[in-house]
Amino acid sequence: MNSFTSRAFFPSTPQGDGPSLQSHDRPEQDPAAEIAALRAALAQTQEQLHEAQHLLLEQARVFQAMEELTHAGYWWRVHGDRAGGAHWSAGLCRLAGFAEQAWVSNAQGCSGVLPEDRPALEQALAQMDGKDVEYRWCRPDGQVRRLRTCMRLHQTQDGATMELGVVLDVTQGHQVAAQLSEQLNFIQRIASSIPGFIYQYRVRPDGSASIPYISDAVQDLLGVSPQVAMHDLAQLATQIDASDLQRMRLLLERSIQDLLPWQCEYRVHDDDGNVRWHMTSAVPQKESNGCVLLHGYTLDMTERKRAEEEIERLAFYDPLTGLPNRRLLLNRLEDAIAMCLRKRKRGALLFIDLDNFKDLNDTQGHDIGDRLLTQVAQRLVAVVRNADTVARFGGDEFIVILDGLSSELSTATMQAETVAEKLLCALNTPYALGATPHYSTSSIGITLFGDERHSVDELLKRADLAMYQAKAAGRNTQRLFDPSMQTALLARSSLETDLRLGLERGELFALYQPVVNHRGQVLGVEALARWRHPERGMISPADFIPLAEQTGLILPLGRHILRTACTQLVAWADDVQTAHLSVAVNVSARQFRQHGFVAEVLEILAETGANPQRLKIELTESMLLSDLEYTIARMEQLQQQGVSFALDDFGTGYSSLSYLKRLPLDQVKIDQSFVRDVLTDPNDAAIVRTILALAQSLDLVAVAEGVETTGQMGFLRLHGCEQFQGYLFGRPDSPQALQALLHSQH
Ligand SMILES: Nc1nc2c(ncn2[C@@H]2O[C@@H]3COP(=O)(O)O[C@H]4[C@@H](O)[C@H](n5cnc6c(=O)[nH]c(N)nc65)O[C@@H]4COP(=O)(O)O[C@H]3[C@H]2O)c(=O)[nH]1
Repeated sequence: MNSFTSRAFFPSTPQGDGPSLQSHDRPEQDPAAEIAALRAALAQTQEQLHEAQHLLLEQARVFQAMEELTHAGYWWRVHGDRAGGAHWSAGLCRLAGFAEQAWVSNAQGCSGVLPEDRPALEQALAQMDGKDVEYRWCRPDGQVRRLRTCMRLHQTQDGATMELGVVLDVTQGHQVAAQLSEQLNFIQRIASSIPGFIYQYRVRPDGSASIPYISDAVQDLLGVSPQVAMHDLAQLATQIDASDLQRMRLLLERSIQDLLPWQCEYRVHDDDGNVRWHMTSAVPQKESNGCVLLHGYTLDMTERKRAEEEIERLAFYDPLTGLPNRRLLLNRLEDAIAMCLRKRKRGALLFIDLDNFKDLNDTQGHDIGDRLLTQVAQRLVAVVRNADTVARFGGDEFIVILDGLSSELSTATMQAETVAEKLLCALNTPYALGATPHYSTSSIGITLFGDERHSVDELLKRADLAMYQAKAAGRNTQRLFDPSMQTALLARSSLETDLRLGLERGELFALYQPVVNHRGQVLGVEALARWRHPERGMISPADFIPLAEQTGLILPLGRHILRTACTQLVAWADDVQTAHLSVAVNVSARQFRQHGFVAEVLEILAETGANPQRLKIELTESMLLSDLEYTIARMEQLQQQGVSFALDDFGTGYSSLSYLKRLPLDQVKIDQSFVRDVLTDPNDAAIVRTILALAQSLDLVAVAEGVETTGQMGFLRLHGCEQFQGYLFGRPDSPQALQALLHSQH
């Protein structure tokens, strides 16, 4: 309080500036003049008083305005005059919620202080030491405000001592602080509930960094307490994968430089050696002092990463073998083609198909089939280099992509063929699928790429084509694509269409070749399929049977020939000269193993009324190998109905005595390849002799096929052969021709 105001509130004897009216100083004057002078002095004094009042009023207004602005007020009283109350400024009255009043009694002045806060205020009043003290004040309208005051003693110029206090309304500050603390609480609550930690990371212009804040969960994620992390931030990096750390730093630098969000995923190796995935994301903010402050969070995303990996595995990998599936293969092939073109290298695509896989699957069930596929996958992976791709293309088809082969065509071809050979070797060693070792072979088609751009589809088509050539060449082999194959493919596909149509149109029929005894008497016939093509004329079964097998057309074809042969048996049954004839029908592996084969044969026999005793089914050796028990069961079912069995092409397969003994066979047919040179090739002669001895010991009738000369017949008879088939006795011919032959013999 300035001296002016203090004087205003502590009026003392007027002195100083104004005119003096003391009489002993006055000279003797004219009374009228004296009165005039007195009046003038009075007027001057009044004017000065008026000015002083005006000034005082102005000063009071300024004070009030300042109080209002600062939400402040003040009070004062004569020191020790507690009983008399105190002078309250207008601002203080406003803070307290009182009407403006100059003097406030002591009781009223304390009326709003909340009881809990009174002791502190009382103490401050007693001490008058100028220290801040806060208390809550309840206004008459019930509103509670937070007030801060400080008070001390003041000496006036007159030597009087007064108590004065300044009061500030700090309610708003408290509200802001409460809000801030609530926000901080909120942030901490969030920080503790998210599966990660939040942080602030400050980078100074000199490159040094600090962590102003990091939440507790850093302990769980990185094994470092927030205090340690803030003190020594290098501790944060100890568990992070070294290569990921380098990448993180690079991205961070870029983020700070461009002030763009920083985001990266990284691996963490925990103390138990487990790898977890984290993701951190932060937004940089430039500070006025040149520092960059990043506000960010880090989450453990291991589960998400695993889910992503699982999704990728399901989308791009074959669940059975774990190999890349068709989709991933197509991507990789695309990349390999581009890479070879860029680097001027060659690559190779190897199309691998397991031979006779369908038979295994059909006869032994899918579990065994799956087991074979899994082992095949493992063998393929073991043979090729890590950089090569092995994929399961579908079913029993696998693809190997070799890249980085020589740019030289001949060398690249050799490299690809060498790998294919290794693969074939690896694939044709026995598999452990069940109690006995399983034998399986594969066919591989190869095509090279890298010299010109071929589409993925085109390459696959070429390799597939080459694979079919390998199959046609006897399986368990490899073939390199060459353009003539394409022409062959076109021919093959048109033949397939024709065969389908041919079957519908009845272009397929049977011819019958006689089987005779040593006297040349016809004992039976073999039904042999023929195709009379409307444009190409007669087509040999050697040309269409393999195609029919590959395409599945063998099933309707086999059914058709079987029905034709049975119908023929019925027709012959009425003629004394033909009634004794038996008919042998070739049945392919696929046909024999198809579901419902036994029922189908019995149905045809029943439908046509043919005598089952006259029907002979010819099976080839190789098809009997894969599942002996299953084969025997089927054969026995038919045998019980009177159907008999012959083993065709005997000697060309892998026959072993042990299983031959168990098969319910009546006949073995010696393959014509041995008969042909039996007189000139000692090997063939030895084989034929052995087969005949074997047949005898097993009590089986031996039938020699392809007998063309009497010399061959003589040799065969000499060594115990009982039945003969071949051009020497008759070519495959129509039933009418056969009948004519039989009539002529009588
Ligand atoms: N060089 C020579 N050949 C002789 C002689 N005698 C007979 N042949 C021929 O030898 C083949 C004997 O039939 P395969 O071994 O069962 O061999 C058959 C058989 O495996 C298959 N095949 C024929 N018809 C059918 C059928 O209906 N179903 C099935 N699954 N395969 C059949 O086609 C093969 C070839 O049949 P084809 O061309 O009719 O050939 C027949 C026959 O014409 C001879 O003295 N010299």
